[in-house]
Amino acid sequence: MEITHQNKTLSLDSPVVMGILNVTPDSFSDGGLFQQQSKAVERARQMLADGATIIDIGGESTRPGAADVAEQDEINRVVPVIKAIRERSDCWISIDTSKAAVMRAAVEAGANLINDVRALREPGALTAAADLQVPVCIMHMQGQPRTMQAAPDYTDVIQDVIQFLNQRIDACLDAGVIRQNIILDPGYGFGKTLAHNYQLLAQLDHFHHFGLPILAGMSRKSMIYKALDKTPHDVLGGSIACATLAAVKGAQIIRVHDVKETADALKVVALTMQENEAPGE
Ligand SMILES: Nc1nc2[nH]c(SCC(=O)O)nc2c(=O)[nH]1
Repeated sequence: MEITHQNKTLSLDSPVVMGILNVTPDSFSDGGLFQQQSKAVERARQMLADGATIIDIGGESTRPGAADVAEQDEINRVVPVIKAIRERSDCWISIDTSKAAVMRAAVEAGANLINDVRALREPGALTAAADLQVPVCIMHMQGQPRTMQAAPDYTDVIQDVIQFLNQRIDACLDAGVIRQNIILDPGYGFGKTLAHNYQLLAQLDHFHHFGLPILAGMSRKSMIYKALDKTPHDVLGGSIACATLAAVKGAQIIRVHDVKETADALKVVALTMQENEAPGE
């Protein structure tokens, strides 16, 4: 399995690491916009050195309870960082946004993957993804970040998420997004209880029938720190366990904060999985 953009092709035959690069004001402890941008470029460089294949740049926090960010503010945060990284590396850069204008500005600046936690449901997003012809990750979310954790409720979380992704795939195809550009994501922590999150991890293999790459993002999320009764900054072990489990269950892209440790874990997973007996051997 692979994704392509213009002359770049990324093989997904082994799981790859997507490094998280938040460029929201609360991401870096201090300093003005320029200092934040230079810190962001340095962090991207470090994540690439540590084994990240994709750098996921986000200018809007989508944590539970997060406030909305104005479109131009989001563009002003992410575009300079994308340009600076692109000047230094031909790595894969994804833009973590739901806004069509931010998608367009980011790809124009050098991003080559759209990562949309709202699965292209915002105005103009489907058209933008079709026009830009870049791979796009569509993720399941129940509700909106501000309220999604109030009372998550499903008939059957696995089937409900699968049905949602089916509907969004159809919407993408109808809008002119080509199927081989679609990546799926169950959306851990986005309108799910602890049990829902672990059902989606335990039964992640149910998502392979689409024949599309799966992206999994559990790094430092409440499904880990609440289960372990720790803080988000103290769950490296739990995050590595979730990344490893997702990769063993076939997720091709693992979105994390702790790149070096995850890259090592995924190398071990890849070595193990290549020794799997082919069916019938
Ligand atoms: N595709 C994808 N994009 C994401 N962006 C965030 S932001 C919240 C956080 O990192 O805690 N989570 C995810 C995720 O799970 N999947």
